[in-house]
Amino acid sequence: MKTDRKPVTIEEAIERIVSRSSPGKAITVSLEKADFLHLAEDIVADHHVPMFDRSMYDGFAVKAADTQQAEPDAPKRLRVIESIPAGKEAQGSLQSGTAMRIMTGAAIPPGADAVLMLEDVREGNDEDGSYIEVTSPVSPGSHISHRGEDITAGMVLAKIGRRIGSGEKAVLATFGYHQVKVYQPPEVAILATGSELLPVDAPLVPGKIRNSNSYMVETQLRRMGAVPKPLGIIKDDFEACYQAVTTALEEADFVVTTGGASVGDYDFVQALIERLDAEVLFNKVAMRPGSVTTVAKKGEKWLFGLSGNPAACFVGVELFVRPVLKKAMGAQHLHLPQISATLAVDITTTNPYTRLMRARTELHQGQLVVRPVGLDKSSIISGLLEANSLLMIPGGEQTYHRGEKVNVIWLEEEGMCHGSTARS
Ligand SMILES: Nc1nc2c(c(=O)[nH]1)N[C@H]1C(S)=C(S)[C@@H](COP(=O)(O)OP(=O)(O)OC[C@H]3O[C@@H](n4cnc5c(N)ncnc54)[C@H](O)[C@@H]3O)O[C@H]1N2
Ligand code: MOO
Ligand SMILES: [Mg+2]
Repeated sequence: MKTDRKPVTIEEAIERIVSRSSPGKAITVSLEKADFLHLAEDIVADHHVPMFDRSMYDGFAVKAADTQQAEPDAPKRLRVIESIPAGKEAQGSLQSGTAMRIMTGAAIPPGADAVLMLEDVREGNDEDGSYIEVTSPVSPGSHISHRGEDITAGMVLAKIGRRIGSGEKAVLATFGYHQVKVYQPPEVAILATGSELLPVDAPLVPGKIRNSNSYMVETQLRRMGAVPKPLGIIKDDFEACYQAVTTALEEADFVVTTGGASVGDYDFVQALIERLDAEVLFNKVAMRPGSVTTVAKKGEKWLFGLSGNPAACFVGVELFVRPVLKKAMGAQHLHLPQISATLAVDITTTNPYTRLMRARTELHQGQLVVRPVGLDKSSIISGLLEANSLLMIPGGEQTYHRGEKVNVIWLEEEGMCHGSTARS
C-alpha cells in the first residue's frame, strides 16, 4: 500500500508535535527519587542561609577592636574562656580581652565580630588557664559567613519546570524538602520491529543482527527523565506488529517503534497507522538521517514510528520524542540546546534535506570547534560512540568551509547554556 508522504521541514515537524502535546500530572516523590525530573512547584526560601553568623575556619572568635594594637613585637593576649564545636552555641558572651575557641561552621558567639585562624595565633597556658597571642590586627567581619549571605528568606530559588540535578538537590535538602512535587515521568513503550533482529544474548547467524536500537533508545529516554518499557522484538509480520502496537498503546501513553518506517515490502508503520485510524502529524521530514520518521496520535496517545537505521532512530528520539516527553514532564526547555561552533573541516552538501551529522564539538583555544565523526550514513553505529553533538547542515548544494560558523545541537541537557538566567 502506498501512503502519500510529503516531507515537512524539521521546524514544521517540531511545531506540529509541540502544539499537540501537553503537561502531564504532578506527583509527590521522595527527594531520593527526584533525579532529573522537573519541578512542579516553585522552590522558595523559607529561611535565610546561613541561618546564623558562622565561623568559616577553625580558630578563635574575638572582638576585632581588641586586636587593633597587636604587633609581632607587642602581641595582644586574649584569655580563652570557652570552646564552641559546630552544632553548639556558646554558653556565654564574649567580653573585651577574651576569645572563644571556635570550629568551622559553629555559630559566632554574642559579642564577637571576627575569627582568627588557628594558624595565625600563638597558644599558651598560664596559672589562669589558656590564652592566645594575636600578632596583627584583624578587621571586623573577618572569616565570618554572615546570616543570609548565601540565600535570603523569600528568594525564589528554582521555578516550576526546572530539571532537578545535583544543585537543585542541594537546595531542596537545605530547605527540608524530603518530598518534592514533580511532573510524573512518562512511561514509553519501545518495540523493535524486524525479522532480522536477534536478542542481545543470541549468537550471530548469517543475515541477522542484534537489536541495538531498543537499548540505545532506553538510555536516551532515561536521560530525559522518562521511564522506558522495552517490549522486545516483533517480527516483520503485519498482524504481529498490529497486535504489539495495539497492546503497547494500551499500556503506555507513548509508544516508540523502530524499523519498518520506510517503503519496503515489510515496512508496516504506515499501514499500521491506517489500520489504527491514528492521526498522522507527519510521515516524512526533510532531514537526513531520519527522513522516514512518522509521528501519529491515537486520541491522547502518541506513536513515534522511527527509522530502523540506528543513527536515524537516535536523531528521531532527540528531535521528536524529546519535546513531547519534556512537555509532558513540564520542562522549561523542550529541546536540546543549540550552539554556534566553528567548522574544523570543509563540508560539501548536495542533499536537498537538512543534514544532522554526528559530530564532536570541543574547546580549542577558547573556541568551540566542531568536526563530523564516523561515516555520515544513517546505518552507522560507531559514530554514536564519539558524537557529543549534531552538526546541522542546511539542505541545498553548497560547500561550508573550515572556519565558518555553523549551528550545532548539543547532545546533553546540561553543560551548555540554554540562554536562561542563572536562577530560572
Ligand atoms: N526505496 C527506498 N528505500 C529506502 C528508503 C526510501 O526512501 N526508499 N529510505 C531509506 C532510509 S532514508 C531509511 S532511514 C531506511 C529506513 O528503514 P526502516 O525504518 O524501514 O527500517 P528497516 O527497513 O526495518 O531497517 C533499516 C535498517 O536498520 C536495521 N535495524 C532495524 N531495526 C534495528 C534494530 N532494532 N537495531 C539495529 N538495527 C536495526 C535493519 O537491519 C536495516 O539495516 O530505509 C531506507 N530505504
Ligand atoms: O531516514 Mo534515512 O535516515 O534519511 O537515512
Ligand atoms: Mg525498511
